[in-house]
Amino acid sequence: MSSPIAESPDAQPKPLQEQLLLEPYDAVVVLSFGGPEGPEEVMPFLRRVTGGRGIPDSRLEEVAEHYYARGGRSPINGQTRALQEAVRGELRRRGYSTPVLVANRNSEPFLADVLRGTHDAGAERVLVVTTSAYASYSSCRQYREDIAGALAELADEGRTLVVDKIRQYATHPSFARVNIRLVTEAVRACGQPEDDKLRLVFVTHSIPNAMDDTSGPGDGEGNLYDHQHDEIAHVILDEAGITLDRNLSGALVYCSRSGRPEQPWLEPDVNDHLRRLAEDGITDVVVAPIGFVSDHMEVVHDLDTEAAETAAEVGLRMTRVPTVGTDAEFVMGLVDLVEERAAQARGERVDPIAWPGAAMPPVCAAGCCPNLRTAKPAACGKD
Ligand SMILES: CC1=C(CCC(=O)O)c2cc3nc(cc4[nH]c(cc5[nH]c(cc1n2)c(C)c5CCC(=O)O)c(CCC(=O)O)c4C)C(CCC(=O)O)=C3C
Ligand SMILES: [Fe+2]
Repeated sequence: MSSPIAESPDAQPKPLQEQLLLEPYDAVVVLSFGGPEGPEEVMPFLRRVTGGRGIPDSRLEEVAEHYYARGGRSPINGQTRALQEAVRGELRRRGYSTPVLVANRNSEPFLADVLRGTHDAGAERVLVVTTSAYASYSSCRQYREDIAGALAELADEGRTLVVDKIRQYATHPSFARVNIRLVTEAVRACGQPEDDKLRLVFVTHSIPNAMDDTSGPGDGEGNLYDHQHDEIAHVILDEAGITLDRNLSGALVYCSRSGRPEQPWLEPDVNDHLRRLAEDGITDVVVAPIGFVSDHMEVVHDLDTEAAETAAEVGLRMTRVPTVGTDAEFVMGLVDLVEERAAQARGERVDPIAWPGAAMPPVCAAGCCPNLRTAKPAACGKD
């Protein structure tokens, strides 16, 4: 060895893996809803989703047909893997070599198996990024219950892991900014109808009214699910209007209601809303699925198929806005939140940025977005 640097052990460049840690996390897990990947997986998937929730069989059979019509395969798992790749790519660009894995609530790979695998590889502390942005039992606490359930299963095997999650990101500015850009581009491309002939239609997943009423920290006013969507819809209208120098109007509506007919869910349904707009003389709609992060079954069936049919039937021209998917700015926002959560876990001071609205806490308040049917343990919270 002739280089003096190489002769001093301390001066040896460290292998990449030692240099670039996302302390204290040993792995990042992208946790998604999951979906079937073949016809034989459809019914087991649907039973898992609705287990003990009183969803009528007729509704399950109807939803199964949406999947069978597409070869029994949901696009969601491919989209979750694409997000995994994108998050991994962005972490690598920032110099981290931390592994990025995928797990699902309702289809393989299940979270307990993924955590077992990463624990076998030496991981002790893991950070979860979920594929849902908003407050509510379905979009937040239920994932925290999944984490607690997986940790309990591993504890029975004598394994100890700590799992944290990033804060819900509906109020992280990157999420609103990307949606503003996508809607602005869609309005620009939709053929320039007069402002009073055009409506923006913001769509999210309906949930039971009782679930919305209790969404958010227990000391808040509830209805945080609806409220966060409403705020995003408003900033999109304002910002797209300013950029395009137009007077845009729109409304927040819902898709994919299920449950018993007598149980109230958030309304209006997107199809009813489109019919009403046509009656009011509207000619063009721009439909923005702001409630979803990728073009999964709810989007390709409930919007691109059903709502598109309704629009055609009543003579509305419909443009569907893409979901955030793996948009680079969205992914950078997620990785900003990964770095933010790691800094918090290290005890560093951080000022969480938020727009529109307030930052969601990385550790949920006790009783936040409660499970209204059964009390179940939930991780990443104060209860
Ligand atoms: C708030 C919310 C999100 C957004 C947040 C998040 O993304 O997590 C979401 C996402 C999704 N929902 C999905 C699918 C389904 N949701 C169902 C049923 C339900 N969803 C609910 C709420 C939500 N759901 C609720 C309150 C129910 C009633 C039963 C229950 O209380 O659990 C059912 C049962 C059949 C039916 O009745 O429709 C299915 C098949 C898929 C996968 C799509 C694919 O395969 O590509 C995704 C991403
Ligand atoms: Fe759902």
